[in-house]
Amino acid sequence: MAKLFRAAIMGPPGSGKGTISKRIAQSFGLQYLSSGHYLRESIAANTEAGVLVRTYVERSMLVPDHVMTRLMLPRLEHLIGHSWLLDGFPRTLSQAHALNSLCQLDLVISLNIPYETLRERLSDRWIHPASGRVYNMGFNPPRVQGKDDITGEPLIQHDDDKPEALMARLRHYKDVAKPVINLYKSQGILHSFSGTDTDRIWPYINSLLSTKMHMQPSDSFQTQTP
Ligand SMILES: Nc1nc2c(ncn2[C@@H]2O[C@H](COP(=O)(O)OP(=O)(O)O)[C@@H](O)[C@H]2O)c(=O)[nH]1
Ligand SMILES: Nc1ncnc2c1ncn2[C@@H]1O[C@H](COP(=O)(O)OP(=O)(O)O)[C@@H](O)[C@H]1O
Repeated sequence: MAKLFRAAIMGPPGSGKGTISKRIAQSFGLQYLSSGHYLRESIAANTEAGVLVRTYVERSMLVPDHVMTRLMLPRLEHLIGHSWLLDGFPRTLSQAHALNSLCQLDLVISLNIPYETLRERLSDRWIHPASGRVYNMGFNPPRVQGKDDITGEPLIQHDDDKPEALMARLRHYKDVAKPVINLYKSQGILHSFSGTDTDRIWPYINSLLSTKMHMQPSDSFQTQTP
């Protein structure tokens, strides 16, 4: 039986975390957990937490760490015995420490995508809010314009993907992500990928995961670099 495998994917908004995560989950059978998806779910449910979360997400601000850990960690505790991939969490050093107290990640993927590419992609990103399915009018358009492929329901654009919110999000992302990236680098589990096309980056990620997921724990210990 393959060993348990716990991974996270990091990158600025629009870097392709969701797109690549979907491919990883399909190819390697990992459970996929997206912080953005759970946040939007709690907003839609209009719970007390959801009302609070909405005030941050609508202003493109990071949701406070204690709210995030309360949202994400119980879901991970339920997945003991499963391999999983986290998208969008941890995003701050405090979240990374909270995650570390629950389990040790095996691998972190970091996506480095030029700003201009992010801007172009996000201005073309449309979402089916109920399922979280993501479309891009150039890269993966819906079959019928403006409608979700499966349900036929209307697609929407996030307020925080609109140009005025985007610049602030990207700047903030960099500041907050840096110490998290340094932490995982120091643990020897960070793998960075740069480029403008998901389809070009994907084969490298695919091959990295194929190698790592089939290693025995003793192999992975020996190959970690400082
Ligand atoms: N043009 C183009 N669009 C892409 C590419 N990869 C992803 N996208 C689209 O860019 C947008 C952002 O990708 P997404 O996976 O949601 O990024 P995330 O914010 O990091 O999760 C979506 O509309 C994707 O369909 C690519 O290589 N080229
Ligand atoms: N780990 C997190 N910590 C704090 N806020 C978060 C986190 N993950 C998501 N968010 C909030 O949810 C919003 C949408 O996140 P997400 O769907 O991951 O999109 P993106 O990667 O495109 O920013 C973010 O702008 C932020 O407000």
